[in-house]
Amino acid sequence: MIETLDDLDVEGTTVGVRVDINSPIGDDGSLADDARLQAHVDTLSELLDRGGRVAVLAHQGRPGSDDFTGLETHASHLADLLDRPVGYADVTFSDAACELVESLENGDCVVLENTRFYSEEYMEFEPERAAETHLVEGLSSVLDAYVNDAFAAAHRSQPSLVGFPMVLPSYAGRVMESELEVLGSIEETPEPRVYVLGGAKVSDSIDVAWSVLEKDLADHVLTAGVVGNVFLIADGVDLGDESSDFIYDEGYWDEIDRARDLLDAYGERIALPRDVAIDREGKRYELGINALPPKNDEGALDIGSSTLAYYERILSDAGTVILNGPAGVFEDDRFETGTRGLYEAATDVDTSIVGGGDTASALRSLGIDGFSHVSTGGGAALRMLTAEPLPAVSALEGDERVSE
Ligand SMILES: Nc1ncnc2c1ncn2[C@@H]1O[C@H](COP(=O)(O)OP(=O)(O)O)[C@@H](O)[C@H]1O
Ligand SMILES: O=C(OP(=O)(O)O)[C@H](O)COP(=O)(O)O
Repeated sequence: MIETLDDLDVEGTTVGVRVDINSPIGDDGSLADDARLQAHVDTLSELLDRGGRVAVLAHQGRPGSDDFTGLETHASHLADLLDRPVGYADVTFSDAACELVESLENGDCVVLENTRFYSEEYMEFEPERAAETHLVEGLSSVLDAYVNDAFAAAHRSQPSLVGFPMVLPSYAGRVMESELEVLGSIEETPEPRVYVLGGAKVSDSIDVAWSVLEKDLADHVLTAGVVGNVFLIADGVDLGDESSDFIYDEGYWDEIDRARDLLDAYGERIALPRDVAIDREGKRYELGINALPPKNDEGALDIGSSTLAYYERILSDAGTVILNGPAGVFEDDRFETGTRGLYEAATDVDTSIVGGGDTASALRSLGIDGFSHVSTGGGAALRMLTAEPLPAVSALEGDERVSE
């Protein structure tokens, strides 16, 4: 069983809190979106208000990517959100980092440097081995307890996510707790249940579709975005070179066969786009499936309005809708229509659950709210929807973990 903050005697305890504040970074190095920081405010405030001494652990970006930055900006933004001083250390588990953690007083908070600045943190380990990494060995010597609130990274078996529960009493933070509660009990939500699978994570979405159709969790699966394009090709539609090349270049060509198998097995419950929107001479232009391929091979960048109307009709009878991924290239005003329409229709459904980092950011930029639950996780939420165990969650509940 996973213990929560309710089980932790916080006062005077030095707690390592793993959060996921991995955020889009602007060209000037600023945070382009602070939603993931906001999500952790409850957990951090609660620990600090209850007299905890908090050392925050987090990653930002991946080695080699433009958003692979330090966490100083995150620390100063957290100070604003928490409305209290938040320190920053440019190290994570060195002697200097440990001394700083040891010097914390009740109610103090420090953000340690990006865990992925250390090569071991970008590897996947079994929890017992993760506990022997430099990061976990070094830092656990100055911590009394570990809290994992990083649901969005819980599908990674990296040291700061799975190692600490082997050596410290460990607890789920409030974000982790609520994500597990909602995404772990999908089968109890009202029926009919509709899954909307859009975006660009094609293989993950096909995994989800297989799983929920096989287990009879889904009454309908609506496809959109790149996922919808792959299903159209699997169904024999010629989308033209631009869309086909995109799918090939992204490495999703093999997924077309899997999509075809899925259509053969469960086609009556899978809805495909009836029209798509393309960029013709700088304007949005809609084409019915029968009019494809586009004459200039323009890419299919959104679902069209008759698809939207078709999907809205299905949603109007739904008891639960689970959405992952945008319906089109929402970053471009001309191709946000499908995402906006679909997600607005979803807010009228009794229970509406949204997963996906890009999806959540699309909703904020489009100003759409009113969902029952918006997950902080993309890959982690998808993995939970297939009922696959998340390594960081297993580490929190595993037999090997240390109890108080
Ligand atoms: N038809 C399309 N063609 C190309 N890209 C698309 C299309 N539809 C959606 N996208 C892109 O998919 C990306 C988001 O997908 P994904 O990462 O799967 O979402 P999430 O993080 O919410 O799971 C967006 O950047 C969007 O522009
Ligand atoms: O942003 C994240 O996941 P997501 O892109 O699935 O939402 C998490 O911070 C995990 O990051 P990673 O996919 O680089 O391990």
